[in-house]
Amino acid sequence: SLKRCVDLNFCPELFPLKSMDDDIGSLVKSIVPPLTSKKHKGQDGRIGIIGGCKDYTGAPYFAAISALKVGGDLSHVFCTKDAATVIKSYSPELIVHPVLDSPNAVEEIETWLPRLHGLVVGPGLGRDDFLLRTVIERSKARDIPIVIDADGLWLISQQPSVIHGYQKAILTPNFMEFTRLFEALPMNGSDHRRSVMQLSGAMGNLTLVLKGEQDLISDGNKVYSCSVEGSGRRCGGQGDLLSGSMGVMAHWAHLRPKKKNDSFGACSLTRQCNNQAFQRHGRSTTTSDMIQEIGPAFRKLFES
Ligand SMILES: NC(=O)C1=CN([C@@H]2O[C@H](COP(=O)(O)OP(=O)(O)OC[C@H]3O[C@@H](n4cnc5c(N)ncnc54)[C@H](O)[C@@H]3O)[C@@H](O)[C@H]2O)[C@@H](O)CC1
Ligand SMILES: Nc1ncnc2c1ncn2[C@@H]1O[C@H](COP(=O)(O)OP(=O)(O)OP(=O)(O)O)[C@@H](O)[C@H]1O
Ligand SMILES: [Mg+2]
Repeated sequence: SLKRCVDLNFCPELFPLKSMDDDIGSLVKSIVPPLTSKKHKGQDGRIGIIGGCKDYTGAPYFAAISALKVGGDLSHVFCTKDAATVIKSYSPELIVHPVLDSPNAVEEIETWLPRLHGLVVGPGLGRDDFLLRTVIERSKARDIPIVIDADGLWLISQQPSVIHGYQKAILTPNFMEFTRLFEALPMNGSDHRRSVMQLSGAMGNLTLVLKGEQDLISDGNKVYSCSVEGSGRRCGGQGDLLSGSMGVMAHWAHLRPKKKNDSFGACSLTRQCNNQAFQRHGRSTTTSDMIQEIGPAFRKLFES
């Protein structure tokens, strides 16, 4: 169960293992907004995904549709012109803005920023550093939670100062992306747990999630691990499901001050989706199969 699998292994003297185990499920549950008839469209999350180019249309689609399936109300994708029609044709649920290769890209995105509750920067984005840096700076100025993944992390490894100390940032590197970040800062270490904590600390205590056999999550003071059982199937796109879900859950968490449990929610959910999809599809499991499991996995983890 979630309670058994999300644990704290690094500083047990600071946080007794058992009590933390017992807390996680209920902490995540406590940020999930209730479904009531009093709400208007948009309240449970308007999320922007910055990414999508000629080569990569799947990644932003996976992130954006996952944000909706987790419970966000509106998903906006900001991508290049030639990616836009492709992404729209995957799903009528997504609002797609073909702006990234326009000369006014930053202004076009900025028009939407006041209406967005969370941003996911990077899935399928490519590596335009000016655009990325400016969008991140403008989002920080508006205090919007930002999940930085994939190509967004490439920028951060070039210019860590862009995000340094921003408490509403969550970085979700895979192992290679983590290594690039770690090498960009003058540090050394071989123990993953310690490295994750060190890197988070060096970046001003923002939230860092190293994905892998166990997901390691740190705010620079402690390291938590999420090892909800997934499967041996490692198809591309699972990280995009995670970052899209994280975008919505970060918004939910920031509505409730002091509850920084957004990362656990998205990590456990992604792994649970992987587990359930694998039970149905085995070796042929793809990220689309995992997306179909978001509803049942969410219910099992956070609504039962
Ligand atoms: N369908 C799609 O459109 C997809 C597009 N993607 C996009 O593709 C672009 C490049 O992403 P990449 O993830 O390939 O990033 P990189 O180009 O930095 O490559 C990372 C490499 O590291 C390897 N790797 C990952 N974990 C490792 C580990 N634990 N040990 C050793 N090697 C490991 C991977 O096989 C990959 O080749 C991004 O824009 C990303 O969003 C991916 O999200 C996958 C799906
Ligand atoms: N060895 C593993 N065992 C179990 N789960 C794993 C393993 N490696 C990664 N995962 C899970 O898969 C999800 C995506 O992590 P991964 O490292 O594949 O990201 P990624 O490389 O960014 O993916 P993407 O292809 O979307 O870019 C995370 O939820 C992580 O917990
Ligand atoms: Mg990735």
